Amino acid sequence: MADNLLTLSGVHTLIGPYHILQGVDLVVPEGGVTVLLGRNGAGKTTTLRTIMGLWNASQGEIRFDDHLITGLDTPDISRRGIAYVPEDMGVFTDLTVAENMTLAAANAPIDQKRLGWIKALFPPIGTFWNASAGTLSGGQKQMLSVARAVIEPRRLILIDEPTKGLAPAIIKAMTDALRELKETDTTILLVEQNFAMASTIGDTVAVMDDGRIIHSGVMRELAEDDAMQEKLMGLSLEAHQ
Ligand SMILES: Nc1ncnc2c1ncn2[C@@H]1O[C@H](COP(=O)(O)OP(=O)(O)OP(=O)(O)O)[C@@H](O)[C@H]1O
Repeated sequence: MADNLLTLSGVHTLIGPYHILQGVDLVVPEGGVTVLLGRNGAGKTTTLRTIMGLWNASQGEIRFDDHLITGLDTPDISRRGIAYVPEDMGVFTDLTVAENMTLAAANAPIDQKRLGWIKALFPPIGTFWNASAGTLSGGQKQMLSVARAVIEPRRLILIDEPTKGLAPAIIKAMTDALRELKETDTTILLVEQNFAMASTIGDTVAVMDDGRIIHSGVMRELAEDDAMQEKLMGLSLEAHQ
């Protein structure tokens, strides 16, 4: 197994009076896909937002590439090579696809070679380049949101439920694109409720419940272990089938 690119140790996050993350221990090995599973409200989104510095950890440590990033602000964390695709996708629906992509790039002009690669990865980006992003379908918006996140090379991309509400054909296209992304040097931490999809793409898996990681290991082992799945399904994955 590769070295860990990201490590959370004993991370606690409070949102107002609510103690949401209660000591999260999570490792994301470099170069693969780690899937974060768990029922609604388990704390998956809060974990991603805490990594990005959108919520501050009140306790614990987050290390990225062996540097402590706990307490850094979000732009600084982003500059270190972490991108975040939130569940609401963060697409500007009043702007064109081209404008959405241009705004996502820290350095102008956009690298044309990389843009060509992105258009091959997500064909609707090229097809609808001059269209308003508001006219895209849900799946196309989701592709745009991931495309924006990788407009420049990233070490790590955090993606919150990219297949939510999408038709099977679009889920397959998204899965294929994420698989290809992984083949470049991008490590992926993926929140996913669709276990069938998650098990085809995940290398490692962590399951959350009540603000803690209750299981972590190799995805293939979980996918092949019906008893373990049943134990965790009952606890945390019941809503994911
Ligand atoms: N801004 C907020 N204010 C108050 N409570 C919040 C806020 N954001 C999240 N929570 C609470 O934190 C808990 C964890 O939410 P979180 O969104 O991290 O869960 P999740 O595992 O991502 O679930 P989902 O799949 O529903 O997105 C939930 O109980 C939620 O109600």
